[in-house]
Amino acid sequence: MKPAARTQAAIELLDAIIAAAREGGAAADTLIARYFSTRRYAGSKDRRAVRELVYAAIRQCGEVPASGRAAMLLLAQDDAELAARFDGSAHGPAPVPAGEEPAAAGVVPAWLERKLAESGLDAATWPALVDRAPLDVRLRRDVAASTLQEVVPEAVPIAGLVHGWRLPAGTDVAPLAGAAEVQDAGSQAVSLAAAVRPGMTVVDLCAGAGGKTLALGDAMEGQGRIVACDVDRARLSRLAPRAEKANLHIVETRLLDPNREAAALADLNGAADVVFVDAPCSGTGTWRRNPEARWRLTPARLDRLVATQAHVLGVAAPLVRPGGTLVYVVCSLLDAEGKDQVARFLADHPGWQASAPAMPMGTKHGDGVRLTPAHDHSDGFFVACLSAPC
Ligand SMILES: C[S@@+](CC[C@H](N)C(=O)[O-])C[C@H]1O[C@@H](n2cnc3c(N)ncnc32)[C@H](O)[C@@H]1O
Repeated sequence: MKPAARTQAAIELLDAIIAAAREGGAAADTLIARYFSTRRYAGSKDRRAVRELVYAAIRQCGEVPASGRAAMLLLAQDDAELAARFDGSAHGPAPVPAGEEPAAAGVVPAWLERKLAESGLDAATWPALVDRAPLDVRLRRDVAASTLQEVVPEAVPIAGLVHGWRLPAGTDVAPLAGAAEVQDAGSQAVSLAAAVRPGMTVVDLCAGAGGKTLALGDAMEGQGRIVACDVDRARLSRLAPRAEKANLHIVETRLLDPNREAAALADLNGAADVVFVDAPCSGTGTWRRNPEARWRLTPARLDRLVATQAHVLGVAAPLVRPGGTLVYVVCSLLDAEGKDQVARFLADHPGWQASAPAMPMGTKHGDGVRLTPAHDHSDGFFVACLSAPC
């Protein structure tokens, strides 16, 4: 593909991503994969170049742009070579008529700017929210660092994380299958918050495909019991094969029926040393990976997420044994989902107390700890450890 054709492909993809953001359709990564599955003429260099253009354009637009072309014109404002591709050549974008406006530059949608500021995040830190994320892996505890270093000599240890390594962007991680899991430093850190130990009974209530379940199991040295639950069958079904590959044999999965979770978990009432709640959230801390997610969030969706978080906390609390710990995690930086959610839980649950999470990074925030891309060079998280009364 010629550079102009790559640019037009990126514009078409951006149009699809904008429409999906407005209508609740598929994520950008999925749309990009679908687009190229029907365009076999595009080689790997074309795909990479188009993908980079798409994400660079998304990162520049805080608000949903009017069109893919407007977003690309914004990117072209500071890139003469890109601007020259709007030349009307075959398969390329049409020339720019006088008066055609690019999209407005920005980092965060206006309504979220206010929410971030109210959550104590300085505007100077917002650009880091949509920076490119580094490639982090968690090395299995029984795998020697030298095994990783032989495959990726440039791997650098992540401060505070004994098993965390940062790899150069674009590293092929396939040769590390089974020995290491791709996992952001923040995700690794929050998995350590409860200081789980071998032999414990742990409920991972919102386990999804098990990214943090595997980290918990590794920290438990493969001894004890983890009951990994979720309401999403497709996500949960990916967990068992991953556990198998990681040689982790203490995980059982349990598919929950939304709003009927308590009955399905009755056998675990008061039995868990740790209940880990990685609650569904706005994902404002993971915009580095899904920058178009900031176009999808609406005040109504945020309200629904806050209600779901309160619901899962209510499901989790009875499962914790007296003196046990409920770990509450969100990959969000909004206080409504983090600090305030926990304050409400504590107000509604007499006898429960916040304790300090065993975190190797982050900053104290309310009754928990917050990680931010600007401060911790990880995805953004809020985590709190809540101790049940004895
Ligand atoms: C942030 S994701 C979990 C990510 C996962 N822990 C990981 O590390 O990959 C939140 C999960 O909560 C699940 N969820 C939503 N409502 C739930 C409920 N009522 N009970 C249990 N899980 C729920 C979602 O399906 C989603 O997989």
